[in-house]
Amino acid sequence: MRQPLIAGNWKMNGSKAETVELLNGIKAGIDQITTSEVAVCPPFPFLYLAEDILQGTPIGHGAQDCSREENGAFTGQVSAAMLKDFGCTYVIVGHSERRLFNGETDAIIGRKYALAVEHGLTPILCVGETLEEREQGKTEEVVARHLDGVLESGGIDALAKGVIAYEPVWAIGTGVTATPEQAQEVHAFLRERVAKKSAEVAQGVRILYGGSMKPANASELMAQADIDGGLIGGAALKAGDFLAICKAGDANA
Ligand SMILES: O=C[C@H](O)COP(=O)(O)O
Repeated sequence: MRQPLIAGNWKMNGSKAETVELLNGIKAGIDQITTSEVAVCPPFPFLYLAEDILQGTPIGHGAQDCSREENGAFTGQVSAAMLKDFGCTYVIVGHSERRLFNGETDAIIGRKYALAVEHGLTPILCVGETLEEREQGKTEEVVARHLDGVLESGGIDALAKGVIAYEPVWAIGTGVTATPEQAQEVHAFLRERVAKKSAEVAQGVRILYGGSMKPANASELMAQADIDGGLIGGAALKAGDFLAICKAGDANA
């Protein structure tokens, strides 16, 4: 059985004071969560707060990106090793906002993924199609390409050490969620694609859904056979909503 993972991607939100409040709010309710694994990904400057406040709790923390370089003269970048140093267990790679606004290619993302694994972090690889691509019937082609970027650079062994997040771009921050059937179809496709390399890895790898997941729709999404949790944006910024999604994960474990 795959343990549900509920991960909050806080994106570029919150002040220092708001981050402390949110971390404490999630911490205060974590005892109610019985089965799901829970993690939060604050902005880089607040990782030290997560490390400090979440210490001794089962709540993990991670970053939203890492450099594709090991170290050196790369102004403004943050390495996988630095994240490890701040107690991170996870790092998101290949989020569509980075593909779009930072021009990240599958090759760059594959390199980030490999460095994360090398430094003992669990990468959360985001894959997903735009609305235009979906309307052109290219959803499977696009998510396969995103997945293959990692399969080609790190192989199935690297993939086994990460988590996949299916995030249809048209559902991110729009309030338009994929229907459970639409999401399940893509999750099943991704798992089958992994199974072509290794049935065992396909069975074990967690595939999260992300895109306007909230307390009202989390349960029916996570009830799907191949949806193993959520990568939550907006709803992760309110402790009550985030914890409610974690509970929905418990109910569908
Ligand atoms: O990484 C998280 C996703 O981009 C989902 O964001 P959202 O829940 O605000 O739609």
